[in-house]
Amino acid sequence: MSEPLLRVEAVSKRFGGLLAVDAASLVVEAGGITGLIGPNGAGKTTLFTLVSGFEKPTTGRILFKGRDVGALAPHERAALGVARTFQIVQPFAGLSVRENIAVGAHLRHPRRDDALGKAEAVAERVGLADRLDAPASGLTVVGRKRLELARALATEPELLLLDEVLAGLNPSEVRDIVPIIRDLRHSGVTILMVEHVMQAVMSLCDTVYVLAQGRMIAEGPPAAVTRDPAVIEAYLGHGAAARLAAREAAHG
Ligand SMILES: Nc1ncnc2c1ncn2[C@@H]1O[C@H](COP(=O)(O)OP(=O)(O)OP(=O)(O)O)[C@@H](O)[C@H]1O
Repeated sequence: MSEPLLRVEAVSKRFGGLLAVDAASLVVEAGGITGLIGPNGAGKTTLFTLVSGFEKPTTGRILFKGRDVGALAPHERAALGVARTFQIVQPFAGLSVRENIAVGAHLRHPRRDDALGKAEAVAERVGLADRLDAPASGLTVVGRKRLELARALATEPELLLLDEVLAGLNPSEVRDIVPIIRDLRHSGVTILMVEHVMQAVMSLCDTVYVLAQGRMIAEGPPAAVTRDPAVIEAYLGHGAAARLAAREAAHG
């Protein structure tokens, strides 16, 4: 078998007395959409932070295209093709949408004009083409999510880490963004996404990993994972899987 695009091997991250990620492993195959779900505080964002290089693992290895990238800084990983979005979107408020996206594009287009040109092409892909000259500070919540996607995409990643891009959106906005994510995958970008919107996870992801209290407790196709008693218990509490099964049996 060929090497997966990303391999996280028994990675742990300790913050003082708290083991936020506890010997977690996952693989992301090139060309797919892999989901990372789990209850609040499970360690999902921390794992993203480790893969993108903003924090270093306490133990374990992170391999991108077979290369150990654990010691590399975020900009070095970005140059190799790893980009992430942030859960809390913070655009450069004084800059236009075009200039914000160009900040990402500068990684591969050092000339300002080239970066601005690249920004236009990326804006088109995320539905911001008509907002290019607007100040980023004036964008709505969904507009900021599009911008966050665009800034990451402008670095021309092979692996895109999406941290809750659908959080805070209403159902119609979710329906607008989901096809953009699907298109990105079809254009060849491999995606690892942290997401709480389960309908989107079910429709987008080939494989889902479940993190609970820092540990990887399940992996597999989304439909199987959401039926897994260990996953139900992690979300709903001890005994929940048995209660649900009893209720289903009672209602035939
Ligand atoms: N820099 C840090 N310093 C100390 N503790 C941290 C730090 N970052 C995260 N934590 C803690 O690590 C644990 C995991 O947090 P993390 O944000 O990774 O969870 P999450 O699964 O992304 O949660 P959510 O779904 O709520 O975003 C939490 O208890 C959090 O308080």
